[in-house]
Amino acid sequence: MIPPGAPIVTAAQMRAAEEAVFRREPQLDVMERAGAAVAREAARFVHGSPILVLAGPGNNGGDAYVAARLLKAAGHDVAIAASGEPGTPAAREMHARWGGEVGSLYQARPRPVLVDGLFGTGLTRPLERGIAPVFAELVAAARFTLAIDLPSGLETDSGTDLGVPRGISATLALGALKPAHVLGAGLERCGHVLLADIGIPVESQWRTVTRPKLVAPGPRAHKYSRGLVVVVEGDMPGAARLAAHAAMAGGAGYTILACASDGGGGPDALVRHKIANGDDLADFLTEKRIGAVVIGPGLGRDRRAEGLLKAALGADLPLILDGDALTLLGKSAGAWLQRRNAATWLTPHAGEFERMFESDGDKITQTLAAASETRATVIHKGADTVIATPRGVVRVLAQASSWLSTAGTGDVLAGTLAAQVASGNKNAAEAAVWLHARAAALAGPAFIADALPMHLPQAISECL
Ligand SMILES: NC(=O)C1=CN([C@@H]2O[C@H](COP(=O)(O)OP(=O)(O)OC[C@H]3O[C@@H](n4cnc5c(N)ncnc54)[C@H](OP(=O)(O)O)[C@@H]3O)[C@@H](O)[C@H]2O)[C@@H](O)CC1
Ligand SMILES: [K+]
Repeated sequence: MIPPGAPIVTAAQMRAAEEAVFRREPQLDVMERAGAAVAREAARFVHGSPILVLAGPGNNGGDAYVAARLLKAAGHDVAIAASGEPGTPAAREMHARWGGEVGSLYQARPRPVLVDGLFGTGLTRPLERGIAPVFAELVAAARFTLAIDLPSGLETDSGTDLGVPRGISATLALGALKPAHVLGAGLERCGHVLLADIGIPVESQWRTVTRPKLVAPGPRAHKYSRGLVVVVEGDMPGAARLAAHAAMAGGAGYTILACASDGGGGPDALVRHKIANGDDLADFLTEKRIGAVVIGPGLGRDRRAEGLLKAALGADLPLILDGDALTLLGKSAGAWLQRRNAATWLTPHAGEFERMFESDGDKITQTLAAASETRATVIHKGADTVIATPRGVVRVLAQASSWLSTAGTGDVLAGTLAAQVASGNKNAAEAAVWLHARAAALAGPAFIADALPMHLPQAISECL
């Protein structure tokens, strides 16, 4: 469980926020609060069992000494094992305040409850060979492990695995979430993510996705005011139909499939408009009441597909590009999209993203760079979905249903997004990502993509 709507900050931003607080309040007081939050959380899971607290050389270790002292004062059986001498003034002071024995990490005997205070935001390189196996064994032997701020061995800004063991039960993020709580290996390694307010205000344009506030249609609503969505069909008509169905169930008032033939399945309320080629589509997209166009799901990559894509790019309408449209654009996405006046949304999965953009750095940095290069809102899909806008706003959805890993769910997201865009939602991307994930949760295990749109109305009802 990741706290919704919570700010996410990098290690450097967290340090700056701490420094600002230290100008008006002693660092040791803040560390006392951090340690107290850890002790409080750990105490919930102790049930009379002996506790082993691991302390590293930095301030993460400082928090550990505080937590150990407070747990002991509360009557728990507490032992501390350290990887070395405390190396910061605050950690040294907290070590002194502990006043008891400190064992060596390398000789530590496992205990049922483990508190990990080895490394937090200061981890800069892979866990040393000697530390990683000892730490992993202690975690494996414990019934419950609570990580202070971050599981030791996780890189703060990327969630890269630098030797973090499996089996951490819960992580108490101090002050704010860091990218590692919601990205990459962190998704699997943090366990339950809890957040403690330790009196350090943070400012951030990055947050976890939260449930949107949607409004029901007013009494004077009609199909156009609810939003007209056009989905362009290509080589694989089923993909476009999935997107169209999602747009309809996602609240659009009117959905039109721009298709090569009149035949084909789909709901009766779905209207078909015949187009033979790009020129036809360009003509059709002069209709000003269209609120969003989706192109890419099952589009194909041949000359006809290129013509359709060009027509869609040239239309002065909000545009959602998915699937084959992204692959066709490839590395020239920036050049094409910067020319557009109307808003654009891109919904690449990891493979499509790699074909379009340089993928240096962590997922948030990459996605921000892509948004800036294309002047589009980019929804970089995956187990950790990162939304970035050209203005630097970031939303991250972690821990969506892993059953979403089935063909066609991306098409459903594109259609859900189109409905939100066409309805005029200013936070369409975040809303669509939330609704899509919620529909998946409601659909339960082993659903097929066709079933997802049917759960969108229930997901929407939870947002009204
Ligand atoms: N600022 C504050 O007052 C507050 C901070 N808070 C807490 O402090 C945490 C951040 O503390 P921090 O910056 O001291 O870093 P921390 O994570 O303890 O580790 C740094 C030490 O580890 C070492 N080291 C690094 N990598 C290593 C490796 N692979 N293998 C071995 N050693 C390695 C590194 O060595 P160096 O790189 O310097 O050689 C250095 O000695 C933060 O997560 C939160 O818990 C809260 O209490 C709120 C108040
Ligand atoms: K830790």
